[in-house]
Amino acid sequence: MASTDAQVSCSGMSGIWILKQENCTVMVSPSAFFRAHSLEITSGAEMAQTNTVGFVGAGKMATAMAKGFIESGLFHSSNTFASCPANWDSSEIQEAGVTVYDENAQVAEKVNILILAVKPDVVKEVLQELSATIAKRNLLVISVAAGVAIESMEKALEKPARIIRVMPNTPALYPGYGACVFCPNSICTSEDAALAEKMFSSLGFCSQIDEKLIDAVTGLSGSGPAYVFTFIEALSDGGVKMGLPRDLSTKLAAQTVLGAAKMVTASGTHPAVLRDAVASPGGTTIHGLHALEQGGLRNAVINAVEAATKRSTEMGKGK
Ligand SMILES: NC(=O)C1=CN([C@@H]2O[C@H](COP(=O)(O)OP(=O)(O)OC[C@H]3O[C@@H](n4cnc5c(N)ncnc54)[C@H](O)[C@@H]3O)[C@@H](O)[C@H]2O)C=CC1
Ligand SMILES: O=C(O)[C@@H]1CCC=N1
Repeated sequence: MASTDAQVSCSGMSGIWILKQENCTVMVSPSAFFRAHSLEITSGAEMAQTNTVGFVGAGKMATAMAKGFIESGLFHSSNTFASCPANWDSSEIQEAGVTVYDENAQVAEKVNILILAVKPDVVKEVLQELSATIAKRNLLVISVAAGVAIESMEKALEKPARIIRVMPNTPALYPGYGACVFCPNSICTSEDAALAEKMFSSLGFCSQIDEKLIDAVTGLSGSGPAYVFTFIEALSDGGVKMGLPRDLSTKLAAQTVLGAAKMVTASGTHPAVLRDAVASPGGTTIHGLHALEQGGLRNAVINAVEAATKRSTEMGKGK
């Protein structure tokens, strides 16, 4: 059984886990499962107890990550903190169980992992503000800011620090559905990289990449949820135009995108092959596909990724 495809119902590291996959149900002890799949037994439970995480910025991306980390069991809400100016609304992240402070230093003093989740143009100011605390407490700094290069973050600090640049996306709100890449700086240890992998894998797909690829990732999966929401809305509009009620149309559109994505990820088959399997000769789908080609859908999507990638690169140059 492939462990990645199995549904695991479990509670903690004790007792028996029930693994289900299609026609097969297996009961194993957690330690036997971890040994059989060469996994570290310390994964979630120990991390939740030993690590404290703080978000500087309590907006959309911080909230998505915080909810995802807590929901996946990787961090206890009691070990999860955030800061943002008092006049900003932080009710959503607080509802997830995160304690929010007005001062960034209050968070930096409490945690061992500091995630910068402020807008890109605020990153330098925050690093300068927290520079002494980051050095004194040897914090692992993780930035999710689009277009902010590791080198510029290193320059903003008085002393060298372990920095990891990450590009997540908002579906991380639902563990398993996020898409994320990370690049550690040169002084990060292999343990730091392993920690980042563990954290962001708990939210979904996660891969370590070379920093030179991160602008393209930003243009694809960082911004990508917005393109897909637009597609879902358009699909739903099409249904409404053809007489479906809005609610039904949106549910069908979203589930169709979810199901098609599942087919790509689960089968590893090229999307063009899967598309061909839907299109019967002379049937409905090929007529629909022809209309999409006439509308330039693929051209528009490629242009969107290119434009967002270029914008991420420009932001890195301070434009
Ligand atoms: N929203 C998205 O889909 C994604 C966003 N990102 C990155 O995440 C970062 C945050 O973006 P969002 O969450 O969308 O923005 P947002 O506007 O929702 O959140 C920004 C937060 O920063 C806080 N803030 C402003 N000045 C501050 C300061 N001096 N100290 C502490 N907190 C301060 C605000 O109160 C707010 O809570 C950005 O750098 C963005 O590039 C990355 C991937 C996806
Ligand atoms: O639009 C933005 O700048 C951010 C970065 C990636 C997604 N949203």
